[in-house]
Amino acid sequence: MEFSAEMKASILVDALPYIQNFYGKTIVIKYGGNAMVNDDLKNKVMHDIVLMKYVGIRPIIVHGGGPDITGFLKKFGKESRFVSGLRVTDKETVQIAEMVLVGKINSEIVSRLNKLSVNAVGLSGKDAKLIIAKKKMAVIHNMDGSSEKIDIGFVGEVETINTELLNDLLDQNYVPVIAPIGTGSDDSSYNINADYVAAEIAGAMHAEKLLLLTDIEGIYHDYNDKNTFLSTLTQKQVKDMIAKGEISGGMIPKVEACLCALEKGTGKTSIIDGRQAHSLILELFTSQGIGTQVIR
Ligand SMILES: Nc1ncnc2c1ncn2[C@@H]1O[C@H](COP(=O)(O)OP(=O)(O)O)[C@@H](O)[C@H]1O
Ligand SMILES: CC(=O)N[C@@H](CCC(=O)OP(=O)(O)O)C(=O)O
Repeated sequence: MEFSAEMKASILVDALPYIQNFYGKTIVIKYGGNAMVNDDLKNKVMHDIVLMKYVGIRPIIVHGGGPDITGFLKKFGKESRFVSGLRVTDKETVQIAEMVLVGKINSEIVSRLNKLSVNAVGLSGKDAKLIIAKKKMAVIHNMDGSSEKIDIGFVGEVETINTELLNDLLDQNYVPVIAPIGTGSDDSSYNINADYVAAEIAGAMHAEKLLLLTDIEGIYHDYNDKNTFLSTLTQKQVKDMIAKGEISGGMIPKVEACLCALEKGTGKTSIIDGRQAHSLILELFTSQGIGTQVIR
């Protein structure tokens, strides 16, 4: 589809109120492994981030890489097991996860952004103690309303975020790209679900928005029935859906991330389809608004 010059100009002018609204604001983007589908789509996500940066937004990228970790574990003869969306992580698994997240995925995203003339800086939670973590237990919600805690190894939860480091980088025009590996008080590495890291960072930085890019349009009341799409959910509705088992697997950390970010001071949270080309631009700069927003 070819647009006339006038149409292109009017598209830009239509985006002006959104650009004004977000100018100088911090937006945290969680880039999930399942949304890193192919080279073309990866580049489109990178272009969206570059555009955000050049219209004056302060983007922070937190990436996942679950499918890649699973693939590498397989090469080492290890099967992956998840409890409530969290990977059961023994000593060897945390080493492989760190290798894949920091050594492979983080450096790839940084290179792609740098190639597009954005100064991206790759970080893991270990850099300047960006993410101090402690052990996290998985919680299973039973149908009778009860819940139980399960030990899943070197899986962490965020204790503190070094916001000074992030603010310094943003002030100097860098785009921080963060791998979800935390450091414990005893220097051990913790594997943290990237959704939680993004939420804690969005909360600690009082971000305007937390955007979680994933591999589905958003949240469904029944995710096997495409007619039950939900464009807005309140915190209470999300909690009810988790308790009833209507939200499961990898969607649990995502909605919990939204709840956590909202409680800690993030303005808005949305779960959007990272497989859709330019989903970030659609969400931020058009009235269309895609995905499911979780609000107070
Ligand atoms: N109610 C629901 N609505 C939408 N997706 C759901 C729901 N409950 C569970 N899911 C699952 O959650 C998945 C998203 O999590 P996941 O694949 O782990 O994402 P990512 O890798 O982006 O973190 C969806 O593909 C879907 O299978
Ligand atoms: C504890 C835990 O589950 N950690 C995740 C970290 C990566 C991640 O979150 O990747 P996605 O966003 O692509 O799912 C894992 O090992 O898969």
